Amino acid sequence: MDSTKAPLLGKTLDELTQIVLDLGMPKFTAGQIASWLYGRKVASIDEMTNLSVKNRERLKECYEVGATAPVHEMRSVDGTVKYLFRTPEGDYVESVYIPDADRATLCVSSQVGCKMNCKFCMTGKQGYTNSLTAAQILNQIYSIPERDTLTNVVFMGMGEPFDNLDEVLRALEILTASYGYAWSPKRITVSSVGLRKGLRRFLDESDCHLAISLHSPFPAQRQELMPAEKAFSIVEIVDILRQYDFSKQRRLSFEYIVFKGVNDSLIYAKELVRLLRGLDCRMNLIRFHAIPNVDLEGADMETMLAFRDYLTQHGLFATIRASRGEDIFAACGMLSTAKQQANKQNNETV
Ligand SMILES: C[S@@+](CC[C@H](N)C(=O)[O-])C[C@H]1O[C@@H](n2cnc3c(N)ncnc32)[C@H](O)[C@@H]1O
Ligand code: SF4
Repeated sequence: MDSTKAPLLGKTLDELTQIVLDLGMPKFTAGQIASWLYGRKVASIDEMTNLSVKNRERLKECYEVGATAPVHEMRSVDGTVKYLFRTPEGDYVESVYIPDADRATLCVSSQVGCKMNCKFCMTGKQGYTNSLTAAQILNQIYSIPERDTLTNVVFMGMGEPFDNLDEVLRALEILTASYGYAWSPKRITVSSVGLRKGLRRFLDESDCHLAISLHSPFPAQRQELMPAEKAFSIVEIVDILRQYDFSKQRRLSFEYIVFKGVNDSLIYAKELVRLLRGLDCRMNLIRFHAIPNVDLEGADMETMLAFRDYLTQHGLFATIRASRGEDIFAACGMLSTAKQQANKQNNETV
């Protein structure tokens, strides 16, 4: 990538239109560029062969496609692949490709690190470094070999999407617009702890599925696990969610890591049923990926099954999410943290 040139990747049709008009090109060229970028997924402006040579040269003076290949990959025995991307600032972000029987999901990052500091999360431990641009978010999809087999994208990698909502919404527009990837919004899920400023805006401006990280139905305990609870409580989040319709295309789910002896007993299951009563939603129970220096453990499978059955029997449909890529540390933030630490050590020894 040439740091003096701006990426075309990540530009909406309106933005491409402004670019071509500024360069003195006909307006329809914007649609042609979008089609090369998002339909044909070209690697260079030279490949945009229905643009005149003169216009391609003009475009190349200030712009490039802006796609960058991952710098590292780790393959799990179960087919999961973790990719590591390097940003122009020298930061690292992760994406995880998860093939399944009839689906192939890519889990993308929205930030380098995260400000939310959840107790159980490796990305949270990293602290916040940067927010990704729409180009850097889309590049995670654009630049992997499996890109044409993807059926779903989930924003469950590094970072809090609602803390970078302008860029996330721009990426979602491009993924779902007819000039872009033309995906159904049903193929995309955005996961969030729930931030006051972002929640309504996301619900109003996007049709993509929403997953809220819940982890405890009790605000005091949720705050211990997730400091974001203090600014915007799960009770308020649920109140807002009740104002939207999740009975049709758009799906609402909650993520719940089942921690041994912390949130895995019947009291919690009962309170979850009470908190979410009447809301059209489902519960994903997640196995905890242990991280260093944190005194939390995952519940055993027997406890998780009993928890799931209680919820489902009491009207809250629950599933246990299969844990994938355990052998390659699929818990997000592990690989990028290791890479960042290795680079730091190298710099210190030079
Ligand atoms: C990494 S977050 C990114 C999206 C957003 N920031 C959020 O918290 O929903 C995606 C999901 O991974 C979960 N998660 C984080 N650390 C985990 C761990 N060590 N084991 C299992 N799940 C984890 C989060 O709770 C969240 O539901
Ligand atoms: S779980 Fe999500 S919000 Fe919490 S620290 Fe990790 S990435 Fe950030």
